[in-house]
Amino acid sequence: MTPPANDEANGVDNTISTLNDSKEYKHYDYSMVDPRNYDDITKVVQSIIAQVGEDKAKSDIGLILGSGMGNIADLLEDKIVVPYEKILGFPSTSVQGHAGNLIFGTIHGKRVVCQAGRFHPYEHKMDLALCAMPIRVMDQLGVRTLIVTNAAGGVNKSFHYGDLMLIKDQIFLPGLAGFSPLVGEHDKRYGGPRFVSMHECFDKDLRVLTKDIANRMSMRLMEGVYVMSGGPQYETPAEVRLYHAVGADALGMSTCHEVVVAKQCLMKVVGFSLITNIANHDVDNANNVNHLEVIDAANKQGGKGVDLISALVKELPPPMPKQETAKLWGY
Ligand SMILES: O=P(O)(O)O[C@H]1O[C@H](CO)[C@@H](O)[C@H]1O
Ligand code: HPA
Repeated sequence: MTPPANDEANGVDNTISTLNDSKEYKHYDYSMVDPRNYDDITKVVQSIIAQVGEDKAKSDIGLILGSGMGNIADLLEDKIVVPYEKILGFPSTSVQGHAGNLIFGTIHGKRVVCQAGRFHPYEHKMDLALCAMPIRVMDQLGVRTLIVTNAAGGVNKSFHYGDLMLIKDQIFLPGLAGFSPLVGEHDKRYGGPRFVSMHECFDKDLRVLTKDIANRMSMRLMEGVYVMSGGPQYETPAEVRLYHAVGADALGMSTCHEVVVAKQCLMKVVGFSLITNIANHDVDNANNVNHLEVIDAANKQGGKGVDLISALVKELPPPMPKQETAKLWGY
């Protein structure tokens, strides 16, 4: 059988999933590291510390980069870059615009670990626990505040190409259908309960602070609800109208599983969606989107996100110890 041609316009290397191809895709091997298991995550953390040293690995802030948003990593000073291949049990990334490195450094003197290369469930057989593993690693490295970013389609009709949206809430469609990163055994050592509350999953105080900073910077900042689909197919116009009807402002294929685990790890989360395209509500309007356009838009429009994230990190309050957050959240 002739393998399908590579679809470069969509950033896809089809040979990875071609049967009988020498690069045949192998599912992640849980015997190496179970991505939910606290003791296994400790081993992953040790493999990182062995390379960068304990002082450098310990971090207060985690940063996850969306498609094409590698330039946010330029904010980090005194960087040490650790490729995923060198981290015990880390899978690889296959989506264009996602580098595949954990980067350790500082922003305004604050210790940051940056996940430059996210794991999307559609890349990893909808293994949500695996895709959220870096959050558990960050937890054990000391991260108390998580900043997540993504490229997203604008559903809200007042959004423009290139707008930045502060995420105020999320609709986790795979989670509603049983694909949650919390499925499986619950380990109390992460801090939060099995039945983790998702109210205020994007921290209210940090949203207020972010909006205040944007105001002072005279920057247009939208605020809204992010919806995650499983992907990797983009949405039909009917699906876009469905998301609009249920209150979504931006849509994508990531982030929500990371936020669920962060919430269970008692992290405070701030999220940004860069509107790289306007989702199509009209079936008679053949307005297609492709991943290269998404990356291109992120490259061209991502600068405002970089400035805002830099200012936000500068003004973030000191990290709150886990026990205090647990008390605050009534656990
Ligand atoms: O959410 P990030 O990682 O920015 O990626 C977005 O870009 C891809 C589609 O172009 C999807 O993976 C979508 O989720
Ligand atoms: O329109 C979109 N749909 C889904 N994911 C996306 N990521 C960027 N744009 C989009």
